[in-house]
This record gives sequence, C-alpha cells and structure tokens, in this order.
Amino acid sequence: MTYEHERRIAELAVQRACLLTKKVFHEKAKGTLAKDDKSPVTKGDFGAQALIIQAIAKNFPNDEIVAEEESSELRQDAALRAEIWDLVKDIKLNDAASDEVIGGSLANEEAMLAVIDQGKSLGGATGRIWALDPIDGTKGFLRGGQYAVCLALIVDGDVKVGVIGCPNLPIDDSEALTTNIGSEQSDEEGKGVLFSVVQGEGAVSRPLTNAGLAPSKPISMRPVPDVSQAVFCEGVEAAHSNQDDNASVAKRLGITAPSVRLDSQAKYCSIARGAGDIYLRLPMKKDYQEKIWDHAAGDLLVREAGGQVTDIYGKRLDFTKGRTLKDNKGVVAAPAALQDQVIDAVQAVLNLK
Ligand SMILES: Nc1ncnc2c1ncn2[C@@H]1O[C@H](COP(=O)(O)O)[C@@H](O)[C@H]1OP(=O)(O)O
Ligand SMILES: [Mg+2]
Ligand SMILES: [Mg+2]
Ligand SMILES: [Mg+2]
Repeated sequence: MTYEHERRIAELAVQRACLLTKKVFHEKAKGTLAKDDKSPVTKGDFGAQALIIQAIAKNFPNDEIVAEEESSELRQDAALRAEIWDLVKDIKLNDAASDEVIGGSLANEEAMLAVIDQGKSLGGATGRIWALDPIDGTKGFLRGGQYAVCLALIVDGDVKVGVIGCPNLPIDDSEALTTNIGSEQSDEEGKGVLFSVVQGEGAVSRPLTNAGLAPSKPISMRPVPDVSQAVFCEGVEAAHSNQDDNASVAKRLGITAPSVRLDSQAKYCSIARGAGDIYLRLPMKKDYQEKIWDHAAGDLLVREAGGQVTDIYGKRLDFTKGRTLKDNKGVVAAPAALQDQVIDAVQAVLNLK
C-alpha cells in the first residue's frame, strides 16, 4: 500500500525516540535550556531529534526535514552535548531487525550535531517534507504530564503520513476518558501509545514497546448525538491558547462537562480515539504563527478518524506556507458532523461575524 514503508520507518523511529525521552523523563536533571523565545528545550528534545532524523536520512536521503530544534546551543555547551551523546549512542530497539532498518550508529558527537541540523528545511508547497517535533509539550514533559513525539510526511503540501508517540497516555482508550490524564504523574504499567495514520487508510493505535511494533487496532472518533454532550480538550498552558474563550465556546454549545486539559498533540490523539470529542486552540496572541510540526500529524490523524480540523475561520490547515501555518489562526477540531456548529460558536465568541 502507498506510504507503508514511510509509515513503518516513522513508527519505529518514533518508538525508539520514546525510549530516549522516557529515560530523560525519569532523570531529575533533564538538561533544560531556555531558547531565544524563552521556551524550554531538554536533552530529550535534542536526543529524540537526532535519532529520528538519522532514521529518515538513512531511509529517505533525498527528503527534506522541518524540525523544531537546532544544534547551536549544544555547540557551545560541551558538557550537555556529551550527556546527550551518552544517551543517543546507547538507545536501541530491543529487536535487531527493527533497529537495523532505522539504525546504523552515529559515529560521534559531531555526527550527532550534524544530523540535528538536517532539520532546517524551510518547508513549502512542493516535494517530500518531514515535519518533526521531537518533544511536543516540553512544558508538560518537565511537569510530569503529557507530551508527544510527533512526525509527519507532507507531500506537495498534503499530509500523507502521521505518527505520534505518547509515552504517558493510558493504553486503554476508555480509561483515558475517566482519568484526569492531564495532571497525573505517569509512565508506569499500562501507559504509552503509538498512533499512526496514512491518508486514505484510516488511523490506528498500538501500545508503545521497547522492541518491534505491537499489533495495531483501528481507532475512530466516537459518535456524539448532541453537541452539548461533547467533551472538549485544551492545552494546560494558559499562554498557548485562550482558555477563557475556549470556555465561552463550550458554554455556547451547552457543554457542561469540564474540559480535559493535556499538553501536546496528545489532544488530537485523544479525540481521534474517542477520549474526548472537540479540541479547541483559540489564539492568545494575534501574531503567533502555529508551527507545522505542532499540527501536521494530528491534523491527518483526526481527519482519518472521522473529524475535521480547521482554523477559527473554518479554513483547513495549510501546510504549504513554510515552517509555520502563517495563513491560519488557532485550531478547531471536532467530529465532522459537528464542525460547522462548533465554528459558528467560535466565531460568535471571537466576534468574527
Ligand atoms: N503563544 C503560543 N500560542 C500557541 N502555541 C504556542 C505558543 N507558544 C508556544 N506554543 C507552542 O505550543 C505547543 C504546546 O502546545 P500545548 O500547550 O497545547 O501543549 C508547543 O509546541 C509550544 O511551542 P514551543 O515548543 O516553542 O514551546
Ligand atoms: Mg511542539
Ligand atoms: Mg517541541
Ligand atoms: Mg519547544
């Protein structure tokens, strides 16, 4: 089937990167730095980016990569660089055949820095471009909450493949509906899900493992007969989306259940498997441009699971504009049958009509 090879490489690469992020998650010192925009980056972000780009470069050497991180801070910090190299050089899938297809050890620290910097593509409307967020929700990762390792393949501006690893999400879909997954200390038994999707082939999930891929099962959004019965998801960080506006939209729709707050693209994953129904990300700042690596995989996952994903104007997310979604504002994702109603409420709350 189309893109099956890309999907498998992406799944294995994300699964292996999750072994590294889980290791860092349990370490007290996560090697946190503040980037120019004040957002945090950790050993986990750099290490996961190196491992995933290595797998893409080995299998698809002509593809471009738009990735969140770059190596300049590490080039000035020998101690941190050595700590990351220590992690990266030892992480392997516990299944030789699986590790082989994404493996081939990096030679040394310098090779690791070079591979991290292969993620500097400017993106755009043509060609094969991977969008990589090695840790989405770094603040959640540092808080002990949800985070996700996210990878998507965009071909001529269209998302074809999406893979998201969520080490702290419950494996059991229904448990996810009843537990306050946003604030729970996690990463124990029963946690860790790998989501994947290919355009036209549907969305699936499987437990994350430390070896080869576990068997997958199809996932879909759950039917919501009446919008007032919907559960909505939103981010934990109040600076990333307008929680007051999100609440006003919910109220307008007659939704009384409290929101489920969780960091990262785990929100797209949750609604795609029926653990919640609507994802609202109403803008905080007029000038913030969402990044393609924060949405590409989740966008396709939700659409293939029976949903629609648009911005606050009801426009599909446009991945042809470079590294950011500069022609979109905010994100609204819902079951296809409810999307118009939700967009109407969003536009009323934001005075857009
Ligand atoms: N002002 C902002 N508005 C929307 N998203 C933001 C803003 N600042 C940072 N982000 C991004 O939101 C994502 C996390 O979303 P959520 O809060 O839903 O988990 C991160 O990728 C984060 O980027 P960064 O990686 O630079 O921190
Ligand atoms: Mg992110
Ligand atoms: Mg990130
Ligand atoms: Mg970040």
